[in-house]
Amino acid sequence: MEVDTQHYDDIIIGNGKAGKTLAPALVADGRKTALVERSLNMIGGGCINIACIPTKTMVASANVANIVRNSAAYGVKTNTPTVNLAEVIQRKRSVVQGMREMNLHNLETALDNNLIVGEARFVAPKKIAVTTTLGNNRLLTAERLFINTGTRPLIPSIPGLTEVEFLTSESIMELEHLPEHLIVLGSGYIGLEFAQMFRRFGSFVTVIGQSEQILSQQDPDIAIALQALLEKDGIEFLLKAKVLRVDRTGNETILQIQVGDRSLSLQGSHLLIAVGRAPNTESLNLPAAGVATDTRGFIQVNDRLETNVPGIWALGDINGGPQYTHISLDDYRIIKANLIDGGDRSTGDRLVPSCLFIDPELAHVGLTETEAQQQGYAIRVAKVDASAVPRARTLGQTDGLLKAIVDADTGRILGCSLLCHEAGEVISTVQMVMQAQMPYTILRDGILTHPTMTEGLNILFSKL
Ligand SMILES: Cc1cc2nc3c(=O)[nH]c(=O)nc-3n(C[C@H](O)[C@H](O)[C@H](O)COP(=O)(O)OP(=O)(O)OC[C@H]3O[C@@H](n4cnc5c(N)ncnc54)[C@H](O)[C@@H]3O)c2cc1C
Ligand SMILES: NC(=O)c1ccc[n+]([C@@H]2O[C@H](COP(=O)([O-])OP(=O)(O)OC[C@H]3O[C@@H](n4cnc5c(N)ncnc54)[C@H](O)[C@@H]3O)[C@@H](O)[C@H]2O)c1
Repeated sequence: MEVDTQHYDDIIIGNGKAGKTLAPALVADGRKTALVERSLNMIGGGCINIACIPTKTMVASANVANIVRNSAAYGVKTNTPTVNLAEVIQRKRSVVQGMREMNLHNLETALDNNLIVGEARFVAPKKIAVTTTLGNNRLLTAERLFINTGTRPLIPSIPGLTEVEFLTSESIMELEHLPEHLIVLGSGYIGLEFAQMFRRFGSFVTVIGQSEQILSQQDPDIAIALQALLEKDGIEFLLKAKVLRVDRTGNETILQIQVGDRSLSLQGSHLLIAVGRAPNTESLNLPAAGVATDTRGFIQVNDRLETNVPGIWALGDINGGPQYTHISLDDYRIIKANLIDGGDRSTGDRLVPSCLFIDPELAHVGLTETEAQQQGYAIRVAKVDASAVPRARTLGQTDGLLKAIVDADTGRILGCSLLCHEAGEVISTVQMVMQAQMPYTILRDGILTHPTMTEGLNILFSKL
């Protein structure tokens, strides 16, 4: 059957943070814009539906369980907490649903019936076919296209894995019964957040990592401090480990593992796979558009987020950059600056902050000590235990380490890692000083409220 082709000025594929923010901005700029999102359950994108927001909602429940469990240390007597995972999941669903409805309202208001729910695939460089969730086939063309299709869990090829049931970051947030023993494959962001969350819910947890240390991009001293506090929570680690085979017998998943020259077998009730993300490019049929990808399948872009095809941009995780919602948002800002505001922005001037939402948090901005050395800087390093911060003592949150790397020649801060209570908030203060290109002495000598965690920056920078 002949399908009519509709023409737009701009089409956005995928409503990640970048896409859903860009759509109203393009409309406001007078462009006839369509946004194509493949699932009604993903309105608002991965962050609010299956990633940041649901995980942090569940982390909040886990931390409540932990506070109640340890309340006696604060002079408050309670009974041992009972975690009802079904109710934790229900709370998460309700937070997600509220945010999804708000996003749907915002997009429908901005786009009217040009919010199209269906999977998009290229049929030519500036032409896409969409099979809508209502079963209609549509052909759309546009002068400019913006790809913001995100990622999905990467499933490693381990013998036996596809024959057993395993969990991903998505399915683990739908469990209604607590795993007795959760095995987590992967000691990065996703693995560690779920490991501590489920340990605090009451599961026995083992984390398997292939590298020598957890969070391989961090300095070893930070990774060691982080591992020590997670071990204090009762989490077990197997590092430098290679999973050779996975089997399922009865209610147990059995992993054959090589650790150094030792072979061992590990049994658990559930297995979570958290070894990175794969790009959502296959369904897009990129060869029809001639858009180039790298060896991992991520779309190649220059520092202005332009693909090799003029008039096609890639934003968010799909372009192979740092995988954070705030980076996807900044990708939107770059497009807005360059295409709407007549500016000239690139990814070159970025400082990338991040926060691992375990308790206490691990926040980072700029270079690690290892990276600063590799880049040839003459550096000075400040370090202090979290217990040196008065606020940490009042809260009974004394585990952790604060570390800063400063350029010895200019006094500018090159990077900072904070493993302490509220680190995700405190790091923004460091980031602002870095962005303003001020010397570290601003944080050493500035008057900061006592007793706050931010005051810890006075203490940290006075170590230099
Ligand atoms: C468990 C987890 C926790 C995380 N926690 C954090 C955190 O705390 N902080 C943080 O900053 N980052 C976090 N991240 C990373 C963060 O979620 C991503 O970096 C962020 O969502 C960026 O998404 P995006 O803009 O690339 O697109 P996404 O949000 O992934 O959206 C892509 C959209 O495209 C749609 N789509 C895909 N293919 C097609 C197609 N062919 N046609 C139409 N639509 C399509 C998808 O359905 C989806 O809605 C977390 C990630 C995970 C997995
Ligand atoms: N708080 C946050 O901001 C947050 C939270 C979750 C996810 N994220 C984002 O999502 C991304 C993906 O998270 P992730 O944890 O899946 O990836 P990751 O890259 O953070 O960690 C994956 C880990 O798995 C290990 N690994 C890979 N293959 C393995 C194997 N076969 N066996 C054992 N270990 C293996 C890697 O060495 C690595 O340490 C993160 O990099 C981050 O950008 C952010």
